[in-house]
Amino acid sequence: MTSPVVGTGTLEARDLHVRAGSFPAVQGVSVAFREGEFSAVIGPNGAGKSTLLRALLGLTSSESGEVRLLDRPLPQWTRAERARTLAYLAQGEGLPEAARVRDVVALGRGAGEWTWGLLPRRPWTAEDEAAVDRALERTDTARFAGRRVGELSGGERQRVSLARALAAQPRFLLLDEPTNHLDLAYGLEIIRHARCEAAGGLGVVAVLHDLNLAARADRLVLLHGGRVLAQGAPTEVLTPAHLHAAYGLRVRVLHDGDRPVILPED
Ligand SMILES: Nc1ncnc2c1ncn2[C@@H]1O[C@H](COP(=O)(O)OP(=O)(O)OP(=O)(O)O)[C@@H](O)[C@H]1O
Repeated sequence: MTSPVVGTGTLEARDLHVRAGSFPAVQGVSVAFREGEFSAVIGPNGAGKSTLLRALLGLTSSESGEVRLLDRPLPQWTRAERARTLAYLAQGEGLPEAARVRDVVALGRGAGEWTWGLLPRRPWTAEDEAAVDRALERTDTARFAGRRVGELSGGERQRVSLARALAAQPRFLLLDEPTNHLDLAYGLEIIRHARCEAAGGLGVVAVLHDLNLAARADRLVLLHGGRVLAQGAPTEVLTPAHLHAAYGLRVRVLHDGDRPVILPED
């Protein structure tokens, strides 16, 4: 059996400055996210995480610096190319309650009767059908593909959103707080799916607030005040000194194997 070809492309920000309204939300950020890696962007409220994500997607324009996707400046990509290469799961994404799960996942293909995101309208093909099947299987949503979204739990809905994003067969998947409002089990499940997709070659970048979930990523970027305070492996980033500088909190860092476990001190 041949192993899958895992790309080594990057989604990069180089000395990126982005304003959110008039506020300098991202200030001189340089980071490179790789295919085949699960990266988490962490940092306190207002650190610039969502603004960075939106700039990486080309949804917000930058003041200076650049975003490069697979070694080409993002503005040189057409909207359709971008939509095929970068998938986005926005914070608190709403799904149509009355729609059936399979139809929602099919929206990710931007084909058939529906148009979605920036993809042009085109006829539905056998390839679209196969991509939807695969996305349903990978997210463990195939067993309720015929049910209506309104009948699902929050965790199940989040997996349907993930399936919708994966159905586009992107090279990078950007997730903004995908575990928000999920209980411990569902939160872990989303992280497990993200890790699994990264192992299969996808570049996964997730904004996360839960540092103990973020510790399961391959790489972390810690933002504070719009700047990178630290980046690297979880053990390098999740240190008491970095977390005190970012959150103003004293924490103890324990180790579960080589994974850091964060315990805030009272
Ligand atoms: N439209 C806007 N106008 C003015 N300021 C904004 C706007 N959008 C964001 N900001 C500010 O920019 C900063 C960064 O916001 P951003 O949403 O990127 O942070 P974040 O790290 O994702 O925060 P959170 O964890 O709370 O979601 C914040 O101080 C925010 O108040």
